[in-house]
Amino acid sequence: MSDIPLDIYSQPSDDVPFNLDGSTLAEENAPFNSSIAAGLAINVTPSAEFSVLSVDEAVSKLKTNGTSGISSMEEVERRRELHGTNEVTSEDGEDNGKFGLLKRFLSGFIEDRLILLLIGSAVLSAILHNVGDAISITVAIVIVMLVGFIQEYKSEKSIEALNKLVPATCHLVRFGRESHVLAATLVPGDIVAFRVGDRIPADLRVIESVDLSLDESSLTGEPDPVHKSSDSVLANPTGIIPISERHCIAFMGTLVKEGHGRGLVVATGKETAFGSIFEMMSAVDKPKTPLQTAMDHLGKELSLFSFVVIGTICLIGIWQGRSWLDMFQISVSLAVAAIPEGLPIIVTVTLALGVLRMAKRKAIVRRLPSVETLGSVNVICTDKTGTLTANHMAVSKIWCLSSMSTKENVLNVGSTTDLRNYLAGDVRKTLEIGSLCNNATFSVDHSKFLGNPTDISILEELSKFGMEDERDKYTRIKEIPFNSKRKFMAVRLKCENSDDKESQLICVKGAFEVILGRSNTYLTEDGKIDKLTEKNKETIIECANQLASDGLRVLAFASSPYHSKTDFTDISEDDINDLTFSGLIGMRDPPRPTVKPAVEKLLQGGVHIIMITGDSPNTAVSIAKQIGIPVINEETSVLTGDKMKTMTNEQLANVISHVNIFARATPEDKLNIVQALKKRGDVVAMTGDGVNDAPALKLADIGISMGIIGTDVAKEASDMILTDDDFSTILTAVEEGKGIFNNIQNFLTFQLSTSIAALSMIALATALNLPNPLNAMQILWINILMDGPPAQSLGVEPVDHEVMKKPPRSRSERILTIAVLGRILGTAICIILGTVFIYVKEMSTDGEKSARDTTMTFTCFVFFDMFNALACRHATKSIFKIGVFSNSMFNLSVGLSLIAQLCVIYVPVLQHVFKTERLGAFDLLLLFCLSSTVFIVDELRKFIVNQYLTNYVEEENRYTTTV
Ligand SMILES: Nc1ncnc2c1ncn2[C@@H]1O[C@H](COP(=O)(O)OP(=O)(O)OP(=O)(O)O)[C@@H](O)[C@H]1O
Ligand SMILES: [Ca+2]
Repeated sequence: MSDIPLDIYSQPSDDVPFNLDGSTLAEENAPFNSSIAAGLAINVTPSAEFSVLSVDEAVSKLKTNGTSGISSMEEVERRRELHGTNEVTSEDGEDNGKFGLLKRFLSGFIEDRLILLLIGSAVLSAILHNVGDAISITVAIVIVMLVGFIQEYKSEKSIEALNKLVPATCHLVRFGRESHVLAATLVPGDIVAFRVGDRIPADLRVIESVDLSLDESSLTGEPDPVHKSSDSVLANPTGIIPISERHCIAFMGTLVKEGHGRGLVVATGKETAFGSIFEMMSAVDKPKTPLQTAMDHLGKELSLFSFVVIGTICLIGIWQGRSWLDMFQISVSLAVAAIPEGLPIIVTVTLALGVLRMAKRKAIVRRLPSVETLGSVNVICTDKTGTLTANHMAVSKIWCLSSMSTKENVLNVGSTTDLRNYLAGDVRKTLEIGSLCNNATFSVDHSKFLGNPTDISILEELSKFGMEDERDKYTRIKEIPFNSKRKFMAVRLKCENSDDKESQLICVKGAFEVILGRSNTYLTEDGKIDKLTEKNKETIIECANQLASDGLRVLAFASSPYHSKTDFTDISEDDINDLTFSGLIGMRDPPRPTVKPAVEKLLQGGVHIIMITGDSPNTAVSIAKQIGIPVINEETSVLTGDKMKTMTNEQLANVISHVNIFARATPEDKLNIVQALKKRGDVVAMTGDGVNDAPALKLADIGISMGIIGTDVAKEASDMILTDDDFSTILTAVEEGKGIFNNIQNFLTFQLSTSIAALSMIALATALNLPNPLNAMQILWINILMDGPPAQSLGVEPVDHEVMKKPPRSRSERILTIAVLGRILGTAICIILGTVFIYVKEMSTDGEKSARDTTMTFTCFVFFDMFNALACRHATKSIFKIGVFSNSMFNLSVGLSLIAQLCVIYVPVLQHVFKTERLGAFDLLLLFCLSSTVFIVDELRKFIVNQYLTNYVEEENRYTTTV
């Protein structure tokens, strides 16, 4: 399986094996026997086969209905039986069956050279009639292998679980009804509707299309969007139409870049073009995360180092005339122990478990490496609406030029329920335009309005004025939809009971600057039209700004009769001119309650927060103040989209460090912002939801998309998805990212200190010509503790929320910092001193190495190690502060390890295997007290570091606030 979850779509194209003609190699082997291909004696995929059929032929071939879809559930079930569910799973997934397990277990034996050496030493022992040793070593091998295997298995399972975090969905038409379902439920013959931003859920024969173009780069590597239509492709004499020429097929996994349409499902799951490539791709090794690579690297370095040391020990031992079999066994076990072969696996498991934990906290990380990057993020660029705010709009104020005339005279609607008395002519018209230029609908099923919150809030207001939805009285001829670049929405309407073209009407609503720019008259209180003077405009802008400063989103409303005589069905942006302004509406969208504390914590952790919004500067500043984003100077902290366009990238990079708000910005501006920030060397997280946000999301170090309002295109381009769209979830993710990194450092400290202690002890004993303090079995046992459960449980240490008090980690910072190395060495020295002390003390009683001596030494080392693990739970905080019982997996695994150690000392069979002897209660007490020193010394170190650190953090804060 892959190291990187959910990254199947962003595979670099050179991983995909293609023929030169653009059809895939895999495709010709795909398991689909078509009737056309039967004559040609080769297999053709459904997408190739259906591309040459007309829509009607395709529909009838699949025995379905082009408008209402499949008609019965039995038929759906039958097709699912036949074609399977619409999922592409890798071969590996099935490999995890009974045989896969066994196969992997056995192949582990063969691949691991150290294990082979161990087996060799067991065989040698047997030949030399040392049966006891041979059995012991064999048992040890099995245990070592089992622990390794279980860990690896767990790591794969958790990565598999990651892959299932974001199930694909689609709009299905079946039994004549439209519904939103999981893409996995599709069967051939289903009808699917799709629009801009969607991902195609299966191979579809396009049956309807409006300006449709798809991004097929995930499939073909071709970066430019491809135009698609419902026209069939001309059959070609060779029988196979290359993928790039199937213009009426929408392939699974490709993205809708423009337009919308409907398609007929012709292939699902493995039968799709993507499915057949995926099977091949999953065989290719996925690139590792930087941390994993670093771990592999570290592992290799350590192996080399320990080989040299072990080789030296072995040579000296033999030179001293020790039994060469003994030396061989000790060396091999030492090698097994000293080499942290579990390291990369524990890193992977820790990352994967961390990602699963984040998913529970509403942040889905799509690529493992992002977890590491999260801890270094020092700038977060965020949308306002829906992310910082709740996206629950409610009309708060209405203002019209004629009936209210000055900005002091605003109609406050939020508090009142009956406003019929306030319905002056211009107020009525404003609301009327609001209801006509509106796309929200009332759902009887849900008994509420569905659609854009801005639109909904206007409809919700009508009843207070005793008005009704005006849309029934008109036919909508054409719409210019709202988008963040255009910043207005317009509709062209025809009155129901009139054929007269003259009675056509254009209604517009949008950002007040834009609407005013296109207006030249205004509507008076009594319904007349008057010229809009410069003075009038000033008054309107003044009032709009006042509403905005109150944190309201301000929309202006205007209309005009339709003039163009030439075209009866169309309107373009150029027709939206000479409008009659009727009024302003201010809507309140309260900040999410969780945002303010999150902003505070992020600022404390040295993260710069930038709000990017399409709203006006005044609205943005007001919201920023409400949630605690610092706006020190409104001149320099706020930059509008217009101003930004006049700046060069250099200039932008220079000023961006004090900008906290980008207002009236378009999605395209986001790309320049990320570029400018990255130029400064910042590690940038950027949020986005629309199709246009995709480039910025890709470029950002962490692209964050919205789970609820986000499009598939944005999700695909992002590294992380917020399932609740909530800004504070970003804090959670950054916290987890930092926490995971700390955990990795902690178990590394534990593993390396143990490993160094064991190596040095044996080296020391050999150099001093003393008998070996630990035998091969004992060393292998220590290896299991060190590479196994206790180490792993350090990786799931709960996140300490105070990580946010520390500044972001620098991108280039090494995992083994000086501080970590210092801890490792200090701990190792402490363990060595203690254990050697016990060993020498026991030996000096008789000068002979007895079972008691090794048992004492061995147990001493294990106790030391358990206390060491306890100390490693946190780098700087006392265990009593983080809570002795706060990591139950840790307590469980250390508890079990200690019980197992007691078994090794007291159970006769194990005594035989490990060459141990029972110890008295006093002995145990002594060892316990002695070994606790490693913990006590570390607690002391933490105490001192904390004293120093508080000063340091204060210094640091002083530094960041003055800069
Ligand atoms: N549905 C709509 N119809 C007409 N005009 C709208 C609509 N929604 C917003 N506007 C106007 O366009 C302006 C910008 O809206 P846009 O959606 O780009 O900003 P935003 O929602 O604040 O963006 P972001 O989510 O990035 O913070 C708003 O201030 C408002 O005046
Ligand atoms: Ca090891």
